[in-house]
Amino acid sequence: MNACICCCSITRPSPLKHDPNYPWSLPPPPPSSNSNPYRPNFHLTLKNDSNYHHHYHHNLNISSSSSSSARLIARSLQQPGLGVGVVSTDSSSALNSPVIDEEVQVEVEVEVEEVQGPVINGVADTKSQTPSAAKTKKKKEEDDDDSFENRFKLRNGREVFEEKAYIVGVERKGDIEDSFGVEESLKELAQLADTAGVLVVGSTHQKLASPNPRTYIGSGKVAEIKSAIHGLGVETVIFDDELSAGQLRNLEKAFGGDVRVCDRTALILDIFNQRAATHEAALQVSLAQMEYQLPRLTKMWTHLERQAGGKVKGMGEKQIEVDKRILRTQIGVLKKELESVRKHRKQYRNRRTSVPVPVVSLVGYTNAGKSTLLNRLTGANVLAEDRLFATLDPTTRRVQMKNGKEFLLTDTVGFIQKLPTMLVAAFRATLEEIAESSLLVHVVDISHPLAKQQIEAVEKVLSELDVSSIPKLMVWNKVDRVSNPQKIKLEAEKREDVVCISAMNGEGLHEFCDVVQEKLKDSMVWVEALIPFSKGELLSTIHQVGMVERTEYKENGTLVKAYVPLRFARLLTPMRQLFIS
Ligand SMILES: Nc1nc2c(ncn2[C@@H]2O[C@H](COP(=O)(O)OP(=O)(O)OP(=O)(O)O)[C@@H](O)[C@H]2O)c(=O)[nH]1
Ligand SMILES: [Mg+2]
Repeated sequence: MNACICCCSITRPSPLKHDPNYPWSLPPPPPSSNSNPYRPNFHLTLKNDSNYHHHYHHNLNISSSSSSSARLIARSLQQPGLGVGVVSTDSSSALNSPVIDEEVQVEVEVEVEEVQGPVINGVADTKSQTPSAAKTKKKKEEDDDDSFENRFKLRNGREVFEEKAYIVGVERKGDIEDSFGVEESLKELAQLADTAGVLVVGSTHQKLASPNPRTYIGSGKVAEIKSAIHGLGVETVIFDDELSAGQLRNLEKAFGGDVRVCDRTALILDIFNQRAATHEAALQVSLAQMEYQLPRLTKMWTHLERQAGGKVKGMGEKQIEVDKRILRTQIGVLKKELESVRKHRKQYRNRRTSVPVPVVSLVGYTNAGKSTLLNRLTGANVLAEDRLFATLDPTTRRVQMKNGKEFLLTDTVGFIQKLPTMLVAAFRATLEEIAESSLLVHVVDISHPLAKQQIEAVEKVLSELDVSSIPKLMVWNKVDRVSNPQKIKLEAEKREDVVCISAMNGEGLHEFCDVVQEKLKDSMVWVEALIPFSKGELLSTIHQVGMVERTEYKENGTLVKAYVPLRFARLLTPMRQLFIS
């Protein structure tokens, strides 16, 4: 049976499962919880051998006492897709019945048999052994167990099993669009794998005129990978491009055994799934996962046909249709729920923007240093780390400058090349918030060898977001890391709208704030207004959010000449009229 195609741990119960423990609406976070409130406390690792089952129970014992959850997850491990299994009406009722699943029974056997002797493929080895052979075997097992134990790593405060992965890329002949190049793209894939908690032990790539419709890569390459992965003890093969359901299935069949195949999209979705920290992000990721899964819903019911000895031919086909319908309904429910969450956020945003402080949004490639910059300027405590996709949710903080001016700074989710379309769609609403900002700051990791390509990838996503009318400023971050900072700074000076900074050591941040102020002025309007003395608070707001050029005290009030945000200018309209008349 096909195991879950994605690597790593299952971190959140799927909303697809009709489990009373995990109702549709994810519960609100407990007030004092500092871990992800939308995740159950247990987490699992995926593998089909007996060791896994052993650790699987071990993990569950640590943090979950719910045997029904265990069974639920055991079942979900059997589903193809991202650990987000579809439970049909039949199987959901099976979950509630006392009958233990086939898979769980195996695990129980393993646990019992482990006390008596070694277990091979879940069946107790009853052959008699000489004492020395038994000793050697025991020693080997202890070693294996040791190395197995070593592969449990702490990630984001959670223990996950570090699977061994092999990564595969394809370079298209004559492909000029893919400016990243296959080797660089594979390097990034390895980084993504690392973020997801997977250990990359080897990689390969192939130049192709067009992908093979059956296996994506050529048959010779399939054979080469097969022998490499079996030698390395690889559990997962990750492809750098999105694969079809058929390709995934054919490749798994070709590699044989327990090897799972997944693609870049599944990996990115898995990272997002691990990192979603708010209700909205969790919903967005679930939606993207379901949309990824929908066209890949195949084969999972063929085992029923096998069990029935082929008597009910076509049963699998019917079930797929049922599952697809359930999945579509669930996608609809999820979309509605997201809509209501967004409505709330919008109301909150409207309240916030009633104070006309200009909003500056940080955008850029993942790992460019956006959160580090936000933290540095605002004293916020947003997670910033050398991993891809550290931030999924927008965070807004107030930046107060020494001259008394202030603006709001928003950190956003990072971009990446080959960003899965369903993720762009799912995060569109979050990103659309940036459409309401007065300035976009494009943060670039200038120390990255592919900085130019990353800039292009970001500009491509931005062009899809309809933000062309918003003024932009580019910052070249991490200048402390480049080999020739002087050269970079000279190059930046030659160009308009580029500021060199180091969010890490603070270099260039004063200049950055000054340029932000200047840029914000461009989006403001010029007003001359007489503010009555009774409206002192209005005067201080003008100083706070606008650029005051002149003030004069008159008989009836203070005459102010300033640039102010458009929305604020509207508020001043009566006073402007007063002055003009
Ligand atoms: N040397 C150096 N490292 C930096 C600088 N700015 C950020 N970093 C490091 O770069 C890594 C990524 O920083 P983040 O702030 O998390 O990047 P991000 O753009 O928010 O990334 P995502 O949230 O994944 O999109 C972290 O390890 C930072 O410490 C800098 O100016 N110099
Ligand atoms: Mg970040």
